[in-house]
Amino acid sequence: MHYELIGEAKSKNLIVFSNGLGTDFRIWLPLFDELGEDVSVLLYDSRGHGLSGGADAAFGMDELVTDLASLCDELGIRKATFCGLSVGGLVCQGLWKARPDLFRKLVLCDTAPQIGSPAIWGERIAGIEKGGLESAADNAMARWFTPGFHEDRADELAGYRLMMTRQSVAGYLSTCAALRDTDFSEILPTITVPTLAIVGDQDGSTPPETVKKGAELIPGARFEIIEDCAHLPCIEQPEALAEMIQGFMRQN
Ligand SMILES: O=C(O)CC1=CCC(=O)O1
Repeated sequence: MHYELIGEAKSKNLIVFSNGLGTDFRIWLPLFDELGEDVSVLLYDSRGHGLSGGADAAFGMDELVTDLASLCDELGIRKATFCGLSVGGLVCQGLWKARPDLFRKLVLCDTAPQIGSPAIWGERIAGIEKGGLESAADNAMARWFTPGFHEDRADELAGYRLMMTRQSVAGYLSTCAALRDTDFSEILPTITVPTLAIVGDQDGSTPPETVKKGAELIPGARFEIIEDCAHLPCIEQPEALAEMIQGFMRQN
């Protein structure tokens, strides 16, 4: 598993970031300049993504959750704030069920207890099996980024499109299958740590009303919308996301 720990595993300000489908841990880098120096960070590439392996055999949500729990144990992390984006948010929800002892707080970013529907994931899997990741990339970019980003930040857009199309096809497809098979609606009401749910106002994958509905299942969870932002606030609006996360970290 490819990871990077910046700071201290035992810091009470440790945030563990979990990436979304078709991305790797570099999506979190724009956020760093905005986070305070007292924050420690663990980044990792989820199975079958980025520089992590593990896609030779098909995998599902159980493996994604176990990977994160094992990484935390390996690094001696006893407690952290977990921040997961999209499928990374599902991994954090699954981790809550498996290992609530690891949680200080939870940030759910552009995610929900169930993302899409089994039929939608079935279609995406069939399309990519036939046409490869390239065939799905333009639609993904339309969901990931606002029209304004497409217009004003075309070079960055091209880079993130490459990030997606260069992922392992097997890793991407297993992660789609994990999304198809996961509904954590019954887990959310059991969450007892402070939780912040955030979404971009123009998110095309997990729209604001979907994220809000999920947040309403979590006792006491806060729900925030980031303006001029689609599915990846860590790239499109890192200052706004960092401000929300820092404010949340500072609260008792
Ligand atoms: O729709 C997309 O490609 C974005 C997405 C859905 C689940 C996830 O992790 O990313």
